[in-house]
Amino acid sequence: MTTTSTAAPAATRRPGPAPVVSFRGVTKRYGTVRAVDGIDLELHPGETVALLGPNGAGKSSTLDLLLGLRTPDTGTVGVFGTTPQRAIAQGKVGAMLQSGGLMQGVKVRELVGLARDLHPRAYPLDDILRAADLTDIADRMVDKLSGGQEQRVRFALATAGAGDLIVLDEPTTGMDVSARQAFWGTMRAQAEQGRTVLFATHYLEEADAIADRVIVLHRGRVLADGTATEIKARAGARRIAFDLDGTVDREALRALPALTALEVSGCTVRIQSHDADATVHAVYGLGLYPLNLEVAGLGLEQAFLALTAATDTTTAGEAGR
Ligand SMILES: Nc1ncnc2c1ncn2[C@@H]1O[C@H](COP(=O)(O)OP(=O)(O)OP(=O)(O)O)[C@@H](O)[C@H]1O
Repeated sequence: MTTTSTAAPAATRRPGPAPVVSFRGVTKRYGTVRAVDGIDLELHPGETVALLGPNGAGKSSTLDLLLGLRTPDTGTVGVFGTTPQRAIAQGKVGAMLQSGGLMQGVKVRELVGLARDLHPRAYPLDDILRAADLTDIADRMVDKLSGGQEQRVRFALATAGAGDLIVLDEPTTGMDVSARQAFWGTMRAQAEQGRTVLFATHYLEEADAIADRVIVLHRGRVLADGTATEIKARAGARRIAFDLDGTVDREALRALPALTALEVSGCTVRIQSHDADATVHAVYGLGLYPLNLEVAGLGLEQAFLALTAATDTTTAGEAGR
């Protein structure tokens, strides 16, 4: 049963191999806060899935439930057909969480070696260090690392053994652009080996570029679930941009049909519309001759903002009834 009325159900009903992760009617409250509010979802082998959502959407709570760090109030969480705790004990899950300091007073090689010793299906140490791009700093003390280097160590700890699911909570926070690119290169290699990768991120461009599936969380619910392209299409709106030769009549433009946003800068007009054909037709109807006309879909960031804003409006409307 799906309790998230706004969620696209297609991705959760797909036939195929047994799910890597399954959430069934999962809720988690903290006092009066519904951090996770009736989530149903499945992850499948080999998927790279981004968990997107504004601050407080419930991303970390969802990952905590998935890793068995918290217990749901209602519903069930399954990982490889068993409980999260059992799947983790079997070495099937590697996790890189936001919180938690790294052990100090040891070298990078020693710390990764420790994680390796604890893993039931560990990889050779040099391979782990190489995959996390730590070979050159393997003999450096953990206390002396930069934020980005620390993140790479966390990644090495998460991938020290042959886990089939990798869970990453905002893994590239603190990394510069090149470190981020290298990190995602490594992650892609992991996914190509058939591992399922689930990551929470604030970087929408990362979700767009890396994930083959994006789950948008908002107020503890699944607001959208699909490819980045599907989510952009679902937000509906399109961007229209053109230049005008002469004075720009803002009032006339503001009255255009299907318009959801208008921005005028000099002679350049930028519009968001939920029916680009009708809007452009009406521009010509005003006797205007738009130059350099461009019509494009929204970027993932704009689609994300449009989707969450639409839900906030609906929720406020419902609360006012
Ligand atoms: N231990 C807790 N006690 C009380 N409230 C909590 C606790 N953990 C989370 N919350 C609340 O639950 C909601 C969801 O929080 P969560 O950390 O899961 O969101 P998030 O999407 O990961 O946010 P962020 O992007 O800011 O990390 C928030 O309103 C948060 O304040």
